[in-house]
Amino acid sequence: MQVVDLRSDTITKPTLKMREVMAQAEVGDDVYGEDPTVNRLENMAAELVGKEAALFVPSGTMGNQLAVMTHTQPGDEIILGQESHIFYYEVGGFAKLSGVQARTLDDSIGIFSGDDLKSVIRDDNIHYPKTGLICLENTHNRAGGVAITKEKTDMICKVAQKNNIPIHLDGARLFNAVIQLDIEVKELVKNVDSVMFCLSKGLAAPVGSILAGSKEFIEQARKNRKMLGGGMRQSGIIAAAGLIALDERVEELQVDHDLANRLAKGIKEAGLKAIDIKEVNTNFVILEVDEDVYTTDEVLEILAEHGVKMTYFGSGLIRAVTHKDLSVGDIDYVIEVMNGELLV
Ligand SMILES: Cc1ncc(COP(=O)(O)O)c(CN[C@H](C(=O)O)[C@H](C)O)c1O
Repeated sequence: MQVVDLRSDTITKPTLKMREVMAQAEVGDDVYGEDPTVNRLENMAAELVGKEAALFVPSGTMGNQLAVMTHTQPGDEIILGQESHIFYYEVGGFAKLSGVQARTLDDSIGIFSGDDLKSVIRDDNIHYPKTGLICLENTHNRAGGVAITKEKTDMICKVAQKNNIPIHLDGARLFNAVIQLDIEVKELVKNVDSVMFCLSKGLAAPVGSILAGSKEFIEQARKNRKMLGGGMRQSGIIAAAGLIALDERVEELQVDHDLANRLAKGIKEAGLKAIDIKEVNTNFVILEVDEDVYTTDEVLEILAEHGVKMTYFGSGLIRAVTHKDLSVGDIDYVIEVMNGELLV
């Protein structure tokens, strides 16, 4: 049976070229700062996003958690979206690892408003915790992979800067936003204090993310990474794939977006009574299930019976994510399955 895996772009496998450079990578002990390949990747990444320094980390989650830990003090309050990955999917890490509390705002459209943000920034009052950090996300996962514009980003940064509060951007799919918005990545992240982006999602490296910021911030984040046991040794072997990812995969993300649009168009044209499609922005296709006809789980099961894998995204919602390891034929197969099985 044909298998079409649309659960996430985290499942992408390294390219042949990545495997070749990984095997030949020049390595050293990165804890001593002596892995030449990691150093090249960190320097290239910092330059690319216009920050002073960068740190290679094993996962996007660690990058985000290091940002929280490094920007804040225990007892601080952080402001972030109720649908943000840091709040929704990172196991409460900011509380356990950094001892901070969350103040969430409505980010269902991908970003909260400047007025909402202003209304929750803490004044200097003996009863209040300090607002230690504001977090944004671009593209925004639970808003459907929506790319957040520079204008909206800078509007929040302006409020933060006026209140001397640092901003961290969870840019796990930053380059999907760059392609969708057709903007220089340096411009998009110009006014955030730190930015994390994943090499291991659409960019298809097997492992790893980058955290970038000021030299001082990254020096402290590197120490915090060591404390968490994230000091890797000859990690040039995996960093080598990250160099290829940045060199060769960014422009290719448009193909992923085209596949997402093809899938959405095909499902819409099928005219399925029980399935509607939200507007596609990047490489996410969000299916809205009429639960009077099928439960969300029933739709997932029907698709799985035909080898089609998608992700439960909430009651009546299913997420499909396109990526490098899918073909036009795979997308057309999914449309055919839905046409045949979900016509009710
Ligand atoms: C916005 C954002 N920020 C951070 C992360 C964490 O990256 P990793 O820790 O998986 O490398 C993710 C992963 N997202 C994964 C997915 O979408 O399948 C799951 C939900 O964790 C993310 O979507």
